[in-house]
Amino acid sequence: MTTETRILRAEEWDHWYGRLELAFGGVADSDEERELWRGLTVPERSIGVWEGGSCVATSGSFAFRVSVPGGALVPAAGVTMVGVAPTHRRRGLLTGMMRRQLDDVRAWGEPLAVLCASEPAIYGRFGYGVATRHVNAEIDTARVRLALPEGTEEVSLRLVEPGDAQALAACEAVYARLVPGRPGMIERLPGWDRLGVLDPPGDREGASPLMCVLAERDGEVVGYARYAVRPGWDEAGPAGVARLRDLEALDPAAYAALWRYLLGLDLVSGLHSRGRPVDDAWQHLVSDTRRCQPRLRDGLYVRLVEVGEALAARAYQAPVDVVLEVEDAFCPWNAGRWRLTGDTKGAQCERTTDPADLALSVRELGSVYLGGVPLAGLAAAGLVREERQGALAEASVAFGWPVAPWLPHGF
Ligand SMILES: CC(=O)SCCNC(=O)CCNC(=O)[C@H](O)C(C)(C)COP(=O)(O)OP(=O)(O)OC[C@H]1O[C@@H](n2cnc3c(N)ncnc32)[C@H](O)[C@@H]1OP(=O)(O)O
Repeated sequence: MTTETRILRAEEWDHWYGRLELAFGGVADSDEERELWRGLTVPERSIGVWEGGSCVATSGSFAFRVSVPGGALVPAAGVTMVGVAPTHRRRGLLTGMMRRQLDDVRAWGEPLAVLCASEPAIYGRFGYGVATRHVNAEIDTARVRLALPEGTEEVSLRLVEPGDAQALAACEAVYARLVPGRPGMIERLPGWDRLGVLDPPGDREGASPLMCVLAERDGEVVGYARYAVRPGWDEAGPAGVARLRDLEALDPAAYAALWRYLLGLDLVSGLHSRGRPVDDAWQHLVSDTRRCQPRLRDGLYVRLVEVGEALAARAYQAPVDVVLEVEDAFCPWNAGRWRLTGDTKGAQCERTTDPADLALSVRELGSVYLGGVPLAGLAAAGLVREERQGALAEASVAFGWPVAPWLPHGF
């Protein structure tokens, strides 16, 4: 039977999304979740592969702007909702959708594509590299103490309803102020604030509804944490677990006040946090990191759709003048030599015929793009070749960044 790949029509959304759910194992989302994603889906950026009136593959993207080193917000297609029907796997449908999507993203003038992968093995072949990692932790709150920076006592805490419009707006204002300083953070588009407070009862696994605590100083909201508590008891007594959804703060005292609150919750002996930045400050405040069991996971995958434009859009933490020989089989318009010059203030990246200093694939460029993966580490793995002695060390320093890149939420 022949297939047709085309843009989604809004009225097809229920069928299309149902097919995505099927690709993920067939469990239907809650009504609340469904309505959220229905509202966030951009039909003209979403595609389906259709066969005999039925959708057999789905894919879409959001028109994000992602924070990059130096603070610029760069247009990036946030690739999402990728699924192929179990009956149609491994015959090239994903590859066809990736082809169409990257051509579209290029035509829309977005120099980056980004995604969260369901499995790390899928997207490297299309030029996506792991650019951010995050830390999951299980903190033994009965044993771990927190050092408190000056000013912590001046911060007051207030519990609010997470979905309350005023509280939500205050949290969003804190988030917005942090975006330019942290590569990888995504500027919030209208409607995305609801993702942070999505709380379908069926997903709580015995935990309380989501709670929100605001940190305030002189009447101004300077931070927030959203969390839920799953009560529990064992032979030794209370063994509840607090699950941290997200936490943002504008200064060290507000940050510490929120962590102290979470670590001090009564009847709770564990704080489970997921998806925190690799340089999250709690790691320097706790008395015993071993009892926090930190584990690393891959976060945001980055694909440079237009190499020259993307590299020129970020800043570099040291002066750099380097010729990159880029290999890109899937988007051949990027292949060839590029001269990158730049520093902390900005950069230029142009085509050149000069000899190469470093040779690498576009996937490795995606990995180093947000400053969190050292070029030197990729070279040690044989993934970057140094053609001019000294170029690797210079470029590796320049591509780094003092703040670890971080993706605060999935999409
Ligand atoms: C951004 C997101 O939305 S992430 C969500 C991704 N979706 C899911 O995980 C849902 C469940 N999985 C699926 O729907 C499908 O298996 C998909 C989308 C992952 C792959 O779709 P397919 O149409 O089977 O992929 P396609 O046939 O184009 O495969 C291309 C290549 O990728 C490989 N590949 C595909 N899926 C996987 C995987 N999960 N792990 C490893 N390799 C994979 C194939 O073997 C093939 O390799 P080859 O070129 O060397 O032969």
